[in-house]
Amino acid sequence: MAKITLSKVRHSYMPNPSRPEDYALQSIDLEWDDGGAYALLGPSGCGKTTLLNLISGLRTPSEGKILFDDQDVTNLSPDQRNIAQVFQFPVIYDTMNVYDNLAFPLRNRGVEKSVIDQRVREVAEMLEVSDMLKRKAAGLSPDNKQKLSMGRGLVRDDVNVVMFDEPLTVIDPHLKWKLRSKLKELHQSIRHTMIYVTHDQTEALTFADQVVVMDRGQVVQIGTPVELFERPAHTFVGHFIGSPGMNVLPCDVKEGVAMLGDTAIELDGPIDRSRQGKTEIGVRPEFVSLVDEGIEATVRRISDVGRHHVIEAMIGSHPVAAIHKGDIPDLGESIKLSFKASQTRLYVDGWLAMQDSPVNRGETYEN
Ligand SMILES: Nc1ncnc2c1ncn2[C@@H]1O[C@H](COP(=O)(O)OP(=O)(O)OP(=O)(O)O)[C@@H](O)[C@H]1O
Repeated sequence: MAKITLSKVRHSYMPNPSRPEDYALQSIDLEWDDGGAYALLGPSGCGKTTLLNLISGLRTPSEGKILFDDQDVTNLSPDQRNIAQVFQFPVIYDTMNVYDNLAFPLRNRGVEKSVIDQRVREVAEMLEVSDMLKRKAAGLSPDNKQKLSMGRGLVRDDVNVVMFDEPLTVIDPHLKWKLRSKLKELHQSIRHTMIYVTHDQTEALTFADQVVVMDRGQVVQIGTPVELFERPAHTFVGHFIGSPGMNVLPCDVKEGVAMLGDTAIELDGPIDRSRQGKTEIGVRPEFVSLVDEGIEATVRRISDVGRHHVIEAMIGSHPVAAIHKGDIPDLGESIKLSFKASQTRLYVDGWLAMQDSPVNRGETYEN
C-alpha cells in the first residue's frame, strides 16, 4: 500500500492544448494517505475516469507528477505500478470457476499454493461467495459476477491501491446498498488504500472517509461526508450533495451584514469582507423552518417524500426549499421562514466567504 501524491497534474486529450477548456483535468494537487478510503465524486464528464486512469497508468498526464510514497511513477506502466482495478462491468473468466478466478491474480505472480488457498478462502468469505467456489463464473448472477470481480481486485495484499470505477453500475438497486456496505466493511478489515469513482453521492458518502468533489476538470472540495454536507466550500458542492441541494439566494452585503431585501440574515460567523463579487446566501433545506415571525415567502410546490415534506416557496422571485415535518401549508399560502444561523453562510462568486473559510479554492474554477 502507498501514499499517493499528485503534483500539478494536468491532462488534455488534444495534441496542442492552449486554453483551460482544452484540458480534461486542470491543475490537480492531491495527497492521499496510505490505507485511506477515498471517493472521486462529480457529474458525468468532470474528469473522474481520466484522473483514475492517470493514477493507474493507463494514461500519462500531459503535465505534472504522480508519486506512490516517494517513488515517481508518472511514466510507469500499470503493471509496474502494482495496482488493482475494478471496472463498471465484471472482468472475470467465464469458463473458470469462482475459486480459479480469485486465485488467478495470485497464480500469475507465482504466489505459493498454500498462501493462494488461504487468501482465496478469506476473500470468498468476506464477499459471501464461499459456497460458490466450485461454480462456473458464467452461471453467476450479475451481482455475484461483480462481487467476484471485486474479489479479484482485493485478493492480492501487496497492491499499492485498489481502484473502483463505478463498480455498482450493473447491480440491481435493491442489492446496491448491500454491496456498498460490504465494500466499506472490506476496507475496514483489509485497510488497502482505496479510490472509488462515482457520480452517485450516496455511494461516495457511504464508502469514503474523504470525498474529492470534482467539476469540469477541477477539484472543488475535499472533505469528510459531514464537512461536505455541513460546510460546502462552493455552491456547486452545496447543489451537488444533498437532496434537495443547498438553497442559494442572491443577497446584498451592507457593512458586513447579509441582507435579503430589507431583512438582515444572521450567519454562522463574521464574513470575509476582503472578497468582492457576486454575493449569495447558502442554507440547506434541512435548516430552513416555517415560523411565526420571519422572512416572507409564498408556497409554490409541496412534495411528499415519505418521512417529511419538501416545501418549495418563493422569497420574492427566488425559490427556496425547506424540509418540513409538521402540518403542511396550502399552495399559494403566505408563510414565514427562518434560517438556522449556524448553518447559514455567505458565498462570494460561488466560494464560501466566511472569515474562517479554508483557502482550498481552485483559482480558475467558476460555476
Ligand atoms: N479518450 C478521450 N478522448 C478525448 N476526450 C476524452 C477522452 N476521454 C474523456 N474525454 C473527455 O474528457 C473529459 C473528462 O472525461 P471523463 O471520462 O474523465 O469524465 P468522467 O467524470 O469520468 O465522466 P463519466 O462519469 O461520464 O465517465 C470529458 O469532457 C470527456 O469528453
